[in-house]
Amino acid sequence: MEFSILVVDDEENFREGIKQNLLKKGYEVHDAENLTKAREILKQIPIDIVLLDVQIQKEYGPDLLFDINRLRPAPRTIIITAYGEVEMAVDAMKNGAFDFLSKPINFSVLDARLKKAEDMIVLQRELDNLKGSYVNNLSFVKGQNMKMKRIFQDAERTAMAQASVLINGETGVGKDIIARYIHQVGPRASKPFIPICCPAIQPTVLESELFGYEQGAFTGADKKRQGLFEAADGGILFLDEISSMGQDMQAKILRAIEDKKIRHVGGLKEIPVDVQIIAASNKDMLKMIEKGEFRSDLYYRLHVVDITVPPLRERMEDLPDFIGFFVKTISQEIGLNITGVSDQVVDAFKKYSWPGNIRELHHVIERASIFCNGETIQLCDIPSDIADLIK
Ligand SMILES: Nc1ncnc2c1ncn2[C@@H]1O[C@H](COP(=O)(O)OP(=O)(O)OP(=O)(O)O)[C@@H](O)[C@H]1O
Repeated sequence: MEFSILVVDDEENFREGIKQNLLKKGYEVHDAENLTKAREILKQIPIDIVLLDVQIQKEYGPDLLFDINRLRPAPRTIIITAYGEVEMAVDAMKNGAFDFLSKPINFSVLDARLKKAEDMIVLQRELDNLKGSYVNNLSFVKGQNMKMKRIFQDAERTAMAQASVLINGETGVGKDIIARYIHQVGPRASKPFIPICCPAIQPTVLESELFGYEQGAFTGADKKRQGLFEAADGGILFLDEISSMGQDMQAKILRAIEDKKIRHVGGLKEIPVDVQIIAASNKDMLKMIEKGEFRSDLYYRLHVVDITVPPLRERMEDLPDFIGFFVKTISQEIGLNITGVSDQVVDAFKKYSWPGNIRELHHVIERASIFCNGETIQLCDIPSDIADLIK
């Protein structure tokens, strides 16, 4: 399998040196001298691994993690630090970076880090394939929190009614899991569940992705192609981060939902589609409507059922269940023998506010599992700003 790598660094010699080395090893390599160029590349080209310098002239390299982590699948990022920048690398890893590497680059260390990232990517792909083909085996934590119990009940009713749903909540709270749960427990379970991360698709491409196109509809459309509405026929289309969608597209989606028909880009024929829509957003949609950024007619059309998922800090009673779940699944995934976390780690976790919610907890346990020496994750295995909370 060929991997694509994006090297982001302002030093031309450095980029060129790495590029030549990686090209020889059979990688597809792209490079960017600043974050703007890196963002452009990430929008256009599927990248597996990003090698990201911490300091890119006046820019702070890890700021790019925000964009990287919104992509699906998100590339694995290896932070490159100069002497004395290790703190920044640790900070970047808390924000979702996969690993770090110090300058000057030792190519055999780089090879080892790339190999580790590649193994994780392959594993993730296998997992995603499994999830895709056996959605009915979705495994997750329901927890004890009363609000969450109510949410799962609402999700079951929504699934039976096959109604449109809008799921709100901060990033990483589990909106995607709720959407898959609605699919799993309803009459559409044997039909497709198609997730689309709206901001990850270029606005110009989104329309043809969703509605398909006719041959010759635009430059490059050399064959007629079905869109995701047709692919999801009988099932569910999950529009993740719908708030990022432009007004034009919002109008087109509204029409498709109301008419239950779509038209290919460049086509005249109306094609009937039977699709349940689940949308998710981590923004305050009512504020967006007030500011004229989101159409109220689409909002109310989606809002037949409204599910608001609480942040992890408001459901701390579920922390032990989540820890147990992640320790077990991660140990199985990467073939480790970790059995739990120490009491001190639980205490530190309880004091932390988890701005990245359950996703952040997952990452912290994943990283800690990789670095852990024994069977129990200890304070020294978790990021110091969390560990320091109990000192
Ligand atoms: N109830 C749960 N049980 C197990 N894992 C969960 C649960 N909720 C969330 N997660 C994990 O947390 C991570 C983030 O979840 P998810 O993608 O569903 O969040 P989200 O709210 O859709 O995030 P975003 O707004 O960034 O798209 C995933 O790794 C997911 O597996």
